[in-house]
Amino acid sequence: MISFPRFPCVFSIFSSSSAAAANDRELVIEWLNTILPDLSLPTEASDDELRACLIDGTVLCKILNILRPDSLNQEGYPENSSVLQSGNVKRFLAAMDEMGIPRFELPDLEMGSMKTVVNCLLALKIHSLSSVENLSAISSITKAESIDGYAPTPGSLPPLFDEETRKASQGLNFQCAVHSPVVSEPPDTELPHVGHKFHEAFQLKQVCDVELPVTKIPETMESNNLENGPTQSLLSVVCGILDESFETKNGEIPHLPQHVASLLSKAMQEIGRRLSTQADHLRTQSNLYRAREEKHRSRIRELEALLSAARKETKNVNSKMEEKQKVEKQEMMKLVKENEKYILEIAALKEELETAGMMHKLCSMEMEAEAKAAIKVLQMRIKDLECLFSDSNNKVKDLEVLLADSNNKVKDLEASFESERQRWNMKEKIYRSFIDFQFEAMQDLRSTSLAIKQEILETKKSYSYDFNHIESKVKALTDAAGNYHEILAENRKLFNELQDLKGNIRVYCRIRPFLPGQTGKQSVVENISENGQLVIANPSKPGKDGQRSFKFNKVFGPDATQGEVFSDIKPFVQSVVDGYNVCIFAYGQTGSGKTYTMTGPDGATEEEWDVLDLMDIGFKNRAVGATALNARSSRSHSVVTVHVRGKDLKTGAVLYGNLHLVDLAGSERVDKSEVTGDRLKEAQHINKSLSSLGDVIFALAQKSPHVPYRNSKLTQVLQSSLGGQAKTLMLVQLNPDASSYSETMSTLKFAERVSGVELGAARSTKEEKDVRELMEQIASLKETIVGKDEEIDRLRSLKDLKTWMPHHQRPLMTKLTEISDVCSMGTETDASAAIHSFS
Ligand SMILES: Nc1ncnc2c1ncn2[C@@H]1O[C@H](COP(=O)(O)OP(=O)(O)OP(=O)(O)O)[C@@H](O)[C@H]1O
Repeated sequence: MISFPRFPCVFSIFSSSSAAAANDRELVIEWLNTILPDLSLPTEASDDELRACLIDGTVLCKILNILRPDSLNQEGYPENSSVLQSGNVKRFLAAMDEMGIPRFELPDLEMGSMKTVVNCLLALKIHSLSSVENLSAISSITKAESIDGYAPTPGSLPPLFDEETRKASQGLNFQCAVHSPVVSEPPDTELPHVGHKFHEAFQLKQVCDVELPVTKIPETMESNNLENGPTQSLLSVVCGILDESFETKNGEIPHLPQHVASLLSKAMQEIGRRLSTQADHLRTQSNLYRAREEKHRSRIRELEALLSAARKETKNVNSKMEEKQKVEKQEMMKLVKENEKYILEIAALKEELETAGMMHKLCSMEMEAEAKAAIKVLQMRIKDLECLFSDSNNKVKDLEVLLADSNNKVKDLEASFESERQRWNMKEKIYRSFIDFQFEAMQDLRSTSLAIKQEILETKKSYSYDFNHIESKVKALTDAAGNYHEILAENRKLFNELQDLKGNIRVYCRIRPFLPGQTGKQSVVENISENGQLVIANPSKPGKDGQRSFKFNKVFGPDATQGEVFSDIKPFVQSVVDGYNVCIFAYGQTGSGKTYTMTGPDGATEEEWDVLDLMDIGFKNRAVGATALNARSSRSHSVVTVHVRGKDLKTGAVLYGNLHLVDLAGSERVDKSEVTGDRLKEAQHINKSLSSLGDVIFALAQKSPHVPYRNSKLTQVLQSSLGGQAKTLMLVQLNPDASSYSETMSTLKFAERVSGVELGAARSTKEEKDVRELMEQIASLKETIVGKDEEIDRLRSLKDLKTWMPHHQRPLMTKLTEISDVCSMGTETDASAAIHSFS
């Protein structure tokens, strides 16, 4: 019984890699093809192809039968029954177990890993080699196999050295030599040793078997089949027989017995046959060597071709790399140039931006100055038109906001440009430091530059848009100012038309507030309506019966300010510029606020004094005295006359206008004013002239053909304003105190009558030149008539004088009279102010 060592390390190496597995498989296939030449399994066959070849167990049984004919029973290895096929495999596996060869399992062959199968067959191959050769051969094979990792250690060699085993081994060896044309094809690493194996085997076996006694040779020959004996034994037998025969016959050729000769003949035939087999085997080996050599040479040629191709490829790659480096170098140079170009462009852009910024600043300053000037002009105008142009201020504010926005935008742009510039500098540094990223950085710079250009263009656009916007705003304001003039002219026209429609004497009533010391006093004013209605209550007659209603053009309550009063009177003043004669006179009892309304409060500022300085000249001539009713009572009338001469530049028409501001002395009841002496005389004169004014008014109201203007100086002065072509406004002043009820009522009744006076439509000097001339002629004629009246009076007195004058002096008198006529026809000067103070 031969036990075979197991080589775990070998099998672990077998499974170390798929390449090793393929190599093992190839070795096994070559070995199988050597043993079974009819098999013709391709060396490169896969695991599955090998599996298909071995699965029925036939090939395995054939191998085993060749290597070990006695190991299988005589049932053979039928090929058609799967049961029997698996039986074949099982028998093979049983033989492996018996031989101590590592086996595989049946499922491995059917569908599992072929590694175990291949390993088993490799082990069988080694076993067969070790069995065929002698110990030296085994050692040689082991040495050769060790190259592939098959080497069993000396200590693990199979126990072939006991007698029984050795015999069995010899039997097996012989059998192998007989049935196997080629024992095995060792791997390439084994090849150099193969030839020695047989040689060494013969030599070693000779050493082992030469000691067999010749006398025992026939016994041995008889007991063993020749075919089963080792070749060396056969040679020993042959040599022993011949040596013995030669020795007995003293060098003569002996006559051998028939059976010995037959034995010798057989042995020699067997030896010849074995030598022939060995020769075939060597030829086959030689062919295999040549085939392998050719195969290796072809592989070498392929490798050389691959090497040259690789070299060419390397050359190509190198040249391409060089070209690429050149191109990159050129690109780098190009990028550096482009970078320099961009730096120059940035500098130019910066310069351009600075210039644009400067231009913008200049433009902004100019615009600001223009806007400021425009705003100043507009504000002056707007001041005149507080109500109408309150929104103009807002527009100016909008303009200022726009300008501020523009400045902020410029600042923002400058800041953003600064940050952009810094960012570019950073990029430039990064660019120089990291040259490999140059291209990418340049792309960024390009895109950023374009974005900045775009931004600058957009900013320029927005600037021009803003400028246009501001220009349009300024234009709109200019248009609005123009419209304002048109509206103003329209207002004037409408006012004049309204005045014409309503009649010429307008009556405004103003009630002064109680004075600081008059708290708790009862007011006679019951109600004031917006439509000019005023209700006065009789303090001694409470209830509706004691109330009397008056209707005027306008009633100002105690809270009305000077500004409010003026805003309503302003159109009258404006009419003077348009060539009308206007008379505004304040009427009312003493202390009712006439002077206050006409000149303003005592504490007027210096600026308020556009005209008051001139008035002051007159006031110096005006008599003022304290009465029981007014500490600073005006003891004379005050008439401020403004002569206006203007020229319409469009039409060339010359305009003349007069504005009479009349602050009448107060009507008073002397019993109340408690005046005596000169004050009493003043009061009488005042009352007389006021009474004359009343007469004129009544005459006008009744459309009387004769209006007694000449009854007082006051009516004479106001004649032109109380006439048909003037606009007359009477400001009726009231003292709300209940104690002044009767004066208040008489004042209001007088005013009521005045408000009923209808004068002729006022005419402007510019409306019709002929009319104006006629008016002037009429006025002149009137003045002439007045002069003539005076002349008549004078002549009458002269006539009286003539009666006693000598006759020769009468022509002189006539001459003087003519000169006097000429003097009485004197004309007014151009626009001037004159203060007449009289009482
Ligand atoms: N609207 C008013 N608001 C405040 N104080 C007023 C007002 N009107 C008149 N006064 C005050 O009433 C007083 C009398 O006013 P003012 O001298 O103007 O009356 P007058 O009618 O001119 O009197 P006279 O006829 O005696 O000259 C003054 O002290 C004046 O300051």
